[in-house]
Amino acid sequence: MIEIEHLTRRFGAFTAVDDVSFTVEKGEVLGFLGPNGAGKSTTMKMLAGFVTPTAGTARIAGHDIADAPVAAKRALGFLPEGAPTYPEMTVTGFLQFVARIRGFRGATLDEKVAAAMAQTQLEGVRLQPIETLSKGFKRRVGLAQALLHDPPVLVLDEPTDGLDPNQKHEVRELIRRMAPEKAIIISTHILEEVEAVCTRAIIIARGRILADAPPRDLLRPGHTLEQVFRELTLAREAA
Ligand SMILES: Nc1ncnc2c1ncn2[C@@H]1O[C@H](COP(=O)(O)OP(=O)(O)OP(=O)(O)O)[C@@H](O)[C@H]1O
Repeated sequence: MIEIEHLTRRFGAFTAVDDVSFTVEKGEVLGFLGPNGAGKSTTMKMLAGFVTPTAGTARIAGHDIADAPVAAKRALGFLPEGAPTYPEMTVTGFLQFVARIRGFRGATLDEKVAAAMAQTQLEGVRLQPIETLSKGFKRRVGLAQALLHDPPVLVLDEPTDGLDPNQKHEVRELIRRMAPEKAIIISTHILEEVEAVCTRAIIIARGRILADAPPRDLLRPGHTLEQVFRELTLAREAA
C-alpha cells in the first residue's frame, strides 16, 4: 500500500532524507522514530505530495504521488505536523468543506462528517471556531479530516502530540481498531506508543534508516526500546 524507493531530499547542501526505502502493507502500523530533525516529517510530506523529492519515488496504493497525485491522495489520509486548518471555520464547517473536496454530497456528506467527529470525539465543540480550540482539540480536528473519507492509507505525523492521557489512549485505540484494514504510518517521540500500537518500527537519524523491525525484535535482553533508540541514534550523530 505504501512503497518508498530511494527517497532523497536535499535543502541546499544539507541532505534531510538520504536514500530511504521501505514498504508498508495492509494491516501494518509502522512507527517512525527518530531524534528532532531526523527527517521524519520531510519523508511524510514527500509521501503525501507536499514536498517534492530531490530523487526517488513514493507510491500510495500503487499510484505514484508525482505522476498520479489525485489518485494517490484519494487513497491517503494525511495528518501534517501541527495540523494546520482554517482557524476561522467552525469544526463542522471545516469538516463539511473537507468532505465536499473529497467529493461527498447530501446525506452521505453529513454521515461522513458525523462519523469523523464521533471517531475523534469532537461533537462537544462542533460549532466552535477552530482558532478558539485548545491544542489537543485542534489536533483532533486534523485527525478527523484525515479519517473522513475512510482511506486505505494513513500517514499521521505525531497524532497524539498535545493530547491528554485519556485522549492519547482513545487515539491509540482508534488506530488499533482501524489497523487490520489499513496501512498506517505514525511518527512519534513516545516509545511506549510504539510498543502499544505499532507492528513495526523504523528508526531514522540524519536522514538514514538505522533499524527496521517489529518493536520486540529491536529489544535485546535487559534493554528498553529507549536504550536501543539512544544507542543507535547517538552512534549515528557521532558518525
Ligand atoms: N524547507 C526546509 N528548508 C531547509 N531545511 C529544512 C526544510 N524542511 C526541513 N528542513 C530540515 O530538514 C531536517 C529534517 O527535518 P524534519 O522536519 O523532517 O525532521 P523530523 O524528524 O520530523 O523532526 P522533529 O522530530 O523535530 O519533528 C531538519 O534539519 C530541518 O531543519
